Amino acid sequence: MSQEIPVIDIAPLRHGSAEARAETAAALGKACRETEFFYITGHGVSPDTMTRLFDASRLFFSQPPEVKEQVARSRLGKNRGYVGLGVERLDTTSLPDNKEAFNISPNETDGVDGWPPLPGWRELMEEYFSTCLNLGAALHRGFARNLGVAEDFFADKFRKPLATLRLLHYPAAPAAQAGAPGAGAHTDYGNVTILAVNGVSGLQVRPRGGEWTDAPLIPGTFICNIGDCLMRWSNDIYVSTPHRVIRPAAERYSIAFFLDPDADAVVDPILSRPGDVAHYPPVTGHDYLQERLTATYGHQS
Ligand SMILES: O=C(O)CCC(=O)C(=O)O
Ligand SMILES: [Fe+2]
Repeated sequence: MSQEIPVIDIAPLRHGSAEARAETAAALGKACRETEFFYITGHGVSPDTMTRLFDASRLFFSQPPEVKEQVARSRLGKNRGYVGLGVERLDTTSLPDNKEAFNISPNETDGVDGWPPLPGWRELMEEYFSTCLNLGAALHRGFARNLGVAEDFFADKFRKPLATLRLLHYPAAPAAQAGAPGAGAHTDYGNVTILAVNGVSGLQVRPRGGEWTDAPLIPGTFICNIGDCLMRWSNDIYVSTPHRVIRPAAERYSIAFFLDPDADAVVDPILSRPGDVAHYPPVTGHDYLQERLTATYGHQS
């Protein structure tokens, strides 16, 4: 990409003065308009927490198939549960993805218990889910300021958001070997994604009109990107960027948090400049996400 992916300290958006928040919002807005991906520091999540999360993720994926199948997405319904190797195909023009995943969507429970039988596992994931919700809210205060609306514009649209915490496991596969990608090229559906990667790189991003470029790992940061829903909400001022995971030479784990708005929130393009015309009609968070999930899983549901 023509510009390096910036690193932004978001601590001011969590608890800074109005002045510091404005400065951070400007840096964030610049990243959303230009590089489309950014790393965050100042997120307040300790390395120890991340180690515990990745240990828990490894423990889950190392369970026998019958344990994972007990909590399969196809059994639980909605966007929750275990998705096996080769089930998803993020790039419909390519082979299915060489990855397995576990989706946690606490706001879509239906009262059905969809947790693996691992002591303390659920509590750890729920705590991290709530941490990510807070980080997402802080980022949205920055987006709102930068898009010229009140800082709390998004607050009542993210009361019970359709957010998903997703554990991912990519088995090792020699990069030279022809075949399935780790994760095929795609853009994310929601507003923003907060991604943690455990030591093995492989993520590549392609800014519109540019080349595929490695997104290096920077210890202690999360990598964030804008999803299609915020692109739509910002009336294309912010851009969602295609990305993919190449076949990792070593076993790879990542944890992605996808933040979508409330089911009944109305995503109506923000017109921040005089004379702007909406590029999209309003849509509810539910209808929008459903449309995108059907496109990914349509052949199976
Ligand atoms: O595992 C990663 O690094 C990225 C995964 C991803 O882009 C996704 O699941 O949407
Ligand atoms: Fe993605």
